Amino acid sequence: MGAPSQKIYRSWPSGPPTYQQANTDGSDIAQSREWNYSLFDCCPPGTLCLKSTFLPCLTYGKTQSRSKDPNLSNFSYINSPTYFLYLDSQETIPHAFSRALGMLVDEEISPVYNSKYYPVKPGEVLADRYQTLVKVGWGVSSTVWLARGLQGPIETLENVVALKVANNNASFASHEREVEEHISTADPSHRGRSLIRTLLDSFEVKGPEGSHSCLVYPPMREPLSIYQSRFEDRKMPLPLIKTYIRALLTGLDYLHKECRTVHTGGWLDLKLENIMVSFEDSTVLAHFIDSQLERPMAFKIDAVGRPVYQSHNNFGPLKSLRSIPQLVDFGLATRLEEDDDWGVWPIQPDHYRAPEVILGNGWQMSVDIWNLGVLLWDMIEGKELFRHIHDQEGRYDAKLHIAEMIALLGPPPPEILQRYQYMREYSWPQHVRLEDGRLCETAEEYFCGPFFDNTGRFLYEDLIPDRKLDATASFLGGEEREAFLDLAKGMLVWHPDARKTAGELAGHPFLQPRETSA
Ligand SMILES: Nc1ncnc2c1ncn2[C@@H]1O[C@H](COP(=O)(O)OP(=O)(O)OP(=O)(O)O)[C@@H](O)[C@H]1O
Repeated sequence: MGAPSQKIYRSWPSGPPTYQQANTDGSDIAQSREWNYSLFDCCPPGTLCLKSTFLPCLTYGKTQSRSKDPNLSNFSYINSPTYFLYLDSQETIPHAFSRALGMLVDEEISPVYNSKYYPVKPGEVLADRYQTLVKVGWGVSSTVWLARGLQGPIETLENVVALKVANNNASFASHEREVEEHISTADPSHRGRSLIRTLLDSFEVKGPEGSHSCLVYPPMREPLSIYQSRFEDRKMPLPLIKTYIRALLTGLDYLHKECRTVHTGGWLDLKLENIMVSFEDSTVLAHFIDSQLERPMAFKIDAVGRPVYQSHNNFGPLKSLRSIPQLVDFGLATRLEEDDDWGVWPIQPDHYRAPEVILGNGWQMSVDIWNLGVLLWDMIEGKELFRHIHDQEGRYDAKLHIAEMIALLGPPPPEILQRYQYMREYSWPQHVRLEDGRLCETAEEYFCGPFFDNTGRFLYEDLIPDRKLDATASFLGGEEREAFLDLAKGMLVWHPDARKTAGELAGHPFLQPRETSA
C-alpha cells in the first residue's frame, strides 16, 4: 500500500465527533557492477575505515587540511601515511565478495531504491564533525553508520555515535528531527524518556543529488528482531521479555502523556525492528570496531555510480542480559496536541493495524496500545497473532482481518458500529494513493469496505475463523497464561477509549518481577 501523500493530521471539518455524538447521530537498478573495495580511488575502503578507527589522523587529515585550506585545493588523500597504510592493507582485503556480482545489497533491496541515498563512504568526514566508521543499517529512506565525533577526544568510545543519513527527498527527516527534539525536551525527568531514542545532534550534508539531513544518535547494539535470534528458538527468557514490555510501556506512557505523540503515523510502526537494544557492555562496541580491521565492508557501485556498502551489524554473542530496549524511528510519528485531535489517514503495517484505522473511525494514542498488544505474540512466541489476513495471492485483505478480530475478540460493540456508520460519510482532507495508483477519498474505498450493514451485521460471517484468543497463548501455562491474557485483553479492545493506557498497563501483575523464594 502506498503511504499517504502528505504527513498531516486534521480533525473533522465540523469538529470531531466523540463516540457519544456518533452514537446519537446514529532500477530497476542494474546490479551488474562488481563488488570492490576502493574508497577514495586510492585505497581499500574497509581498510581505510579500520585504519582510521585506530589512526584517526589518516582520514581526519582532510579535516585538518580543510582548516588550513578551506577550499582543499591542494588536498590529496594520498599522503605518506595513507600510502603506507594502503600498501600495508593489501593483505587484509578479503576476496569472498567477488561471488556477490549482480546481487542486491542492503538498501538496493528496497522497492523504492534510487540515487536519493547519500553516497556515504567509510572514513568520510561529514560536516567537519563526524567521521564515518562502518555502516550498521539501512531503511527505506536512510543508511545508518557508526561514526566518530571529531570534536572531543576522538579515540574514546564515548565519541562513537550512530549517524542516520537520510535520503535527499526525505521530508520525514525534518519531521523526525522535530518530533525527537520535542520528545527530548518534553519532560526530561520522566522515567520513560530514556526508553525512547533521543537525538544528540543533527546537520545537513550536500550530496550529488541535493541536501541530506543527518540525525545523530547514541549507538545501539541491534534491533529486537536480531537480538531475539541470539536465544534458542528465538525465545528470550520470559522474565527478560516482561522487563522489556514494561520498559516499552513506560516509554509509551511518556510518549503519549507528556509528548502527546503517537509512535504510529505511517506504515512503519511498533515492530521488532523499531525496538533497539542497548549495548550490555561497552567492550562489545570496542571489540566490534576492532574486528572491522579484519573484515572490511564490501561494496559495489550501482548503475548510477553510487557506492552501496554491505552493512555490518553483528555485534556478536551476548555478554550479559543487561541491555535495555528503546523505541526508535519517529519519522512518521504523529503529534496530537489536543484531546480532540484525531489521525484520520490509513496507517500501520497490515498485521498491527488497529480496527479503528480499517473502519475509518479516526485514531489517537491508543492505536499504539493495540499495536503493542499484537506485538506481544511476536515477542513471546516469535509468531504473529493474526494469521488469516492475506488472500490466496498474499494480498492484505481487511475483511479477513476484521473477521479474525471478531473470532478472537467477539463482535465490535454497538458504539463502534454506530461510529463506523457515521464516519462512512467522512472524506479525507487529502486523497490517499493506493499502490496501483488509484486515489481514495475514504477508508472504505481504501480498505475495500463496507464491512457491516446498517444493522451492524458483519457482511462476511463465513470468513470468521474458528480461533479464540484464549487458545492463542498455549506457549504459557497456568497462572502465567491467565495473567498474560488479562494483560493482552486490556490492549486488544475494539473500543479505543476502553483500552488501558500505557501507564496502567506497565503496572500489570504479569509484568512485575516475581519474588524468588530464598
Ligand atoms: N542508534 C543506532 N545504533 C545502531 N544501529 C542503528 C541505530 N539506529 C538505527 N540503526 C540501524 O539502522 C537500521 C535503520 O534505522 P531506522 O529504522 O532508524 O531507519 P529508517 O530509514 O527510518 O528505516 P525504515 O523507515 O525503513 O524503518 C535499523 O534497523 C538498525 O539496524
